[in-house]
Amino acid sequence: MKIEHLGIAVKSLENADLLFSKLLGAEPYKHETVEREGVTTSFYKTGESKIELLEASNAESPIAKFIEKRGEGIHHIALGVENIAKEVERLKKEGFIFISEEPKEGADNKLVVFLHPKSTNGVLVELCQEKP
Ligand SMILES: C[C@@H](C(=O)O)C(=O)SCCNC(=O)CCNC(=O)[C@H](O)C(C)(C)COP(=O)(O)OP(=O)(O)OC[C@H]1O[C@@H](n2cnc3c(N)ncnc32)[C@H](O)[C@@H]1OP(=O)(O)O
Ligand SMILES: [Co+2]
Repeated sequence: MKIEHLGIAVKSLENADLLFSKLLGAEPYKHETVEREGVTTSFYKTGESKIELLEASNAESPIAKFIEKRGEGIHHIALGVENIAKEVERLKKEGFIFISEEPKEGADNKLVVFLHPKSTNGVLVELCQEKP
């Protein structure tokens, strides 16, 4: 598995974009809102992986909750997989807890599921697969 992207929770995507563009010396390659997840995102290429900046798009967003509790910072790590359904089955057998087992549409043309941070050493893990 490779690290497909790192998700970073930010208060203002506009401000964070200015900062990360300077930091990485490159502009984001896309902005995308995923209303079902309550996020507006900005994606940067960083070698083989990506950085996904996440701003809350509504008050109930997981990002709004996260920032309120913990402040801005690394929110999740996304692992790229070939067959998400297979990986869900494999990891369930290994005892991992999924927030929801049904892959849903994420950003950047992906199907995604999340493992609960309680079952992964306090780290929110996303599995993602390129949409067929
Ligand atoms: C678009 C897409 C994509 O890439 O394609 C995305 O990434 S969307 C990214 C946004 N979507 C998501 O994050 C969806 C999956 N996330 C969720 O369903 C939720 O945020 C949960 C992770 C289940 C947390 O929700 P819940 O309502 O339980 O919140 P809560 O504040 O009561 O948190 C329960 C416990 O989990 C911890 N907790 C919450 N968020 C966490 C995170 N990101 N990393 C590590 N721990 C986290 C809290 O501190 C708390 O710990 P204590 O009990 O110790 O205080
Ligand atoms: Co993500």
